[in-house]
Amino acid sequence: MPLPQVCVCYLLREREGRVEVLLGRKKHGLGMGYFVGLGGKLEPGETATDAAVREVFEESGVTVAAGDLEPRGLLTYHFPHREAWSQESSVFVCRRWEGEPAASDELDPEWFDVATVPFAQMWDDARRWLPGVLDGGLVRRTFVFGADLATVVEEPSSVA
Ligand SMILES: CNc1ncnc2c1ncn2[C@@H]1O[C@H](COP(=O)(O)OP(=O)(O)OP(=O)(O)O)[C@@H](O)[C@H]1O
Repeated sequence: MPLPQVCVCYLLREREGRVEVLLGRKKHGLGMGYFVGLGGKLEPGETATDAAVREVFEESGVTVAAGDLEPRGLLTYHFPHREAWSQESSVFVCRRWEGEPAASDELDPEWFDVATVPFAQMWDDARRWLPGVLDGGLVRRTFVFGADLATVVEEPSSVA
């Protein structure tokens, strides 16, 4: 069975020579309370890029062009103790958009200096790969979460 497909997009801007990333504390659903990038599930027939364009707009009111989304890789999340949460996430970064991020039903967007991303308040996997992506890198990693549904207990190296 293929895993459910989701997407995440990190908007990046420059302020006084420093790079900032847009995150927001998720208001409900999977990962409620964590700071996350903009994103969500792919709808039937959508590509990950289509879904990222749509989710960025739905969650922040910002319009991005598909061509301005930089594909940065794929993350696989396994939850052996809650199979319904297992999913695969396409990762994008975007530096150009139209409009100003605004609060939505999903999250209240907030800019963070890339040097002070609030990893302690994010999914446990994020600190392991997000710095590299924010620094311009690509990612292809798999994370297995434990019985607490919050802690990464294993990272199979064969697919890292
Ligand atoms: C387990 N470790 C994780 N680490 C970092 N980010 C994670 C994550 N697990 C899920 N995500 C992100 O969460 C969104 C999907 O969440 P999911 O509940 O499926 O979608 P969301 O509630 O937004 O759905 P809608 O499509 O709006 O209904 C999507 O951006 C995805 O990248």
